[in-house]
Amino acid sequence: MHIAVVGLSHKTAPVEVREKLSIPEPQIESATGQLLNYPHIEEVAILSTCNRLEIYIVTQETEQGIREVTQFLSEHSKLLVPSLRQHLFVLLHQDAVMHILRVAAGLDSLVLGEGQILAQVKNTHKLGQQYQSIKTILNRLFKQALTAGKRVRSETSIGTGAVSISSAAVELAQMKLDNLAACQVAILGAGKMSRLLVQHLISKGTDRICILNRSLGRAEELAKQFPEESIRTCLLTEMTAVISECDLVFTSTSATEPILDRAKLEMVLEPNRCLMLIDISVPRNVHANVNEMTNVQAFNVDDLKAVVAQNQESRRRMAQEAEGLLEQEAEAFDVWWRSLETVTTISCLRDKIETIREQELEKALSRLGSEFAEKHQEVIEALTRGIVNKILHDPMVQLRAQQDVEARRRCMQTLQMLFNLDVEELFS
Ligand SMILES: NC(=O)c1ccc[n+]([C@@H]2O[C@H](COP(=O)([O-])OP(=O)(O)OC[C@H]3O[C@@H](n4cnc5c(N)ncnc54)[C@H](OP(=O)(O)O)[C@@H]3O)[C@@H](O)[C@H]2O)c1
Repeated sequence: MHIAVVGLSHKTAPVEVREKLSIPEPQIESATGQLLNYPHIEEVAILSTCNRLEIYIVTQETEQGIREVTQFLSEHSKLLVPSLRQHLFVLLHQDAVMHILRVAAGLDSLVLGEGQILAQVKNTHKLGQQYQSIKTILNRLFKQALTAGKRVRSETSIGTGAVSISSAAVELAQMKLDNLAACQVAILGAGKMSRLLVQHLISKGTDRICILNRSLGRAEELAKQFPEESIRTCLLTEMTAVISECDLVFTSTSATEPILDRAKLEMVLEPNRCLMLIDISVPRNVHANVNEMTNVQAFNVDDLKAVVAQNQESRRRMAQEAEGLLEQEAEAFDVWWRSLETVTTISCLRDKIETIREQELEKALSRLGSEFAEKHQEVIEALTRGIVNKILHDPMVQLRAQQDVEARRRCMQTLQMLFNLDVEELFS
């Protein structure tokens, strides 16, 4: 068995491509079902966030498994394999293991060390279990990744500073505008990222905020979390009227199509009114045609790289602290993985000995005849089981405890040869 990951991220693909590949949560069940229908995919987990889409698989045949995932991605995104391939990365076994540990730790994030990714990895694990696409190997891998992510945040300084895409978006606004605190701001969406936007805007002194959402209740709930501020709330349908009075608009909804475009803005914007749009959604909420408007400055998640580059050096130093810890977690996974190698040999040996025991017992009992009491039969049965278990105990323990990979392989080969075992290899 092999682990592989095929994916793309903010490092390999622009937002225009990432949004085509994004798999919203309601589609995860059917996507995992489709992937498991391919002949070489044994286990699968899909991690889909604004910055990445990664498909982790367990496969007997790496090359075929990767080809099947690529095929799936091409069908899902309607991009032809050659144009898709230039954005994809493929990592195998140890590299795939180290990658998910780094992702969970926030070390592969656009905003290094951001906290949301750990919850997203946890959700991938939960959905994989719920849809039974994650079995023994990916279950263990994702547990190890979650442990790594938690340890990095509690044992190193990488998690300090409450950084997120939302905080970077607010930093960008501050960099680009003369006086952020005085701006009239609208936030489209009232979910997790919008809450962080409100929090960071308030910390910058902004007090003219309006939250707009598809359902008013959620916008009101969010506003209530900041009782010191007088935050307005509106329905998304009132968007154009609200925007006409704004200097800055953040968009962070899970809509899969743009909700704001040139035509809508032209209807409400006065000719000389300047507007800044910062869209942190993937798929994007703001249509690219707004860039054709001279009085509108529009940014998306990829534009946050400029802000992030500023504090990247200090965070990179912090990340080095975390790498050592991730090595330990990768090592722990490797020890577990190696121990799996012995499973097939051990169960094959047990099966063979158990068959011999049952056959010999049956012969002996039939010779003893029917007058031999049931109670005596039970004693003999227990005696044979006891002897088999005691004989097998030491070799099993020794085999599992052997840390040296080559020495363990030699032991398994010797066992297979001496007992003439027909082992179907789990690993190759
Ligand atoms: N979570 C992250 O770490 C993260 C990081 C960077 C960027 N993002 C991106 O930011 C966006 C929001 O993420 P989130 O984590 O804040 O999501 P969330 O907590 O699930 O909230 C989703 C928001 O989107 C609204 N919404 C959903 N479907 C909609 C539709 N068809 N039209 C209009 N509004 C709709 C919801 O409105 P209702 O309340 O009415 O359902 C809710 O306000 C996503 O595009 C995501 O990719 C997320």
